[in-house]
Amino acid sequence: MTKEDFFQKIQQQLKAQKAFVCYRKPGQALANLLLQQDYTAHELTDFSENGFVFAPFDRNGKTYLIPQNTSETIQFELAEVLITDEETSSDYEGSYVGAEEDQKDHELLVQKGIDAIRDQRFRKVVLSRSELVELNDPSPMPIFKKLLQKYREAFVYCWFHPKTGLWMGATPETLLQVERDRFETMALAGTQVNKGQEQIEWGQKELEEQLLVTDFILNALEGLPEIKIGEISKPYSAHAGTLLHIRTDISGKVSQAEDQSKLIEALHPTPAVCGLPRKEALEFIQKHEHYDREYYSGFLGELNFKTEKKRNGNRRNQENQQFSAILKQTSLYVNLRCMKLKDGDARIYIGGGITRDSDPAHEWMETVNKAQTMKSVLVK
Ligand SMILES: C=C(O[C@H]1C=CC=C(C(=O)O)[C@@H]1O)C(=O)O
Repeated sequence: MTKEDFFQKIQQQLKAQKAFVCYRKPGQALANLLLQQDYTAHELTDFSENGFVFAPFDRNGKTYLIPQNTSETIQFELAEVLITDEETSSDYEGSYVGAEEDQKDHELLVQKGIDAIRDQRFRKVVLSRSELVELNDPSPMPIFKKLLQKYREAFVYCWFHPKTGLWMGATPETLLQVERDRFETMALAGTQVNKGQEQIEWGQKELEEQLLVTDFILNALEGLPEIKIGEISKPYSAHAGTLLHIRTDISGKVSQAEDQSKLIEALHPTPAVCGLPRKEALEFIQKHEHYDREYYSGFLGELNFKTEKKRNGNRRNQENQQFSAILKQTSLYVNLRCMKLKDGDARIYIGGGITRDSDPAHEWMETVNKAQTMKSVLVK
């Protein structure tokens, strides 16, 4: 199969309006394609299913699944340059028609959030907005190729389902990884533009904002008898395209693979996308954001995915002795730095964590910078 054949497969599936997902995990060369063979809409019921899931921000919303067993699966090496010269340039920038109005609205929303925090209604809330970009060339494949090309360290995906529409993204945030009895998650928050500086300094606001996420995750996990927390890394600076975030890695043991549903429920939505305490922050978001986040800040990825793992035998003098085992693994990511493509437009979703020390103008700029992750791959 050639690269062209691979993308042709996706095009055909899209033309037939059948569900599919194409994705590449952070730092990997292999792209995975899952093509559903019929038009059944599979809704997730209890996390025991296996396949690729796409879950909304709202826990009461519908999560869709592309089953692994009955779908065509293709793996393809996609590390080399994918895009042609004319696809590389982009002139989308922070300013756009309607930006002033959007800025006013967003700053007002952020100020309301700060006021509510100062009134002690909650400690943190993540407030977001969406931005509509009109595309002169609405064909999704050049956009997806550019995402793959540009963001090697992110989880890059293109998802289509008749019930959700076409979504793409390049997210830096893992929600949960489970393999055998080991789990991994992360607390990711705090943002600054990566200027290539050697010494990265973080302000008090960002440090506190991220610490709230770490504390929430640790508390949530400590409340689960099935979980044993193992390692907790020190917070460190993590690259996400042209941005930097603060990240803490958390790992441990889960007593049974079935218990991962409790883990997912405990984690989603984390204060990196919702707030703290969760209930109060969520109520504030629902009351004041005035738009539907849909699948932005939800999660997506492989659930109970069966993968073949080849391992070298360790008996002496038997070179290349290999055996393979079928493993079940879960790899879920938070749906950030994403967009929905519809009717020739791209709707980009962006947000940021608000604490008592937030500044509305600064928060607006943060969403402008985050939007650039997607805008820089749009072909005008
Ligand atoms: C909510 C978003 O990012 C989250 C993840 C990392 C840093 C964040 C921040 O600095 O506010 C957010 O919590 C988004 O990109 O829309």
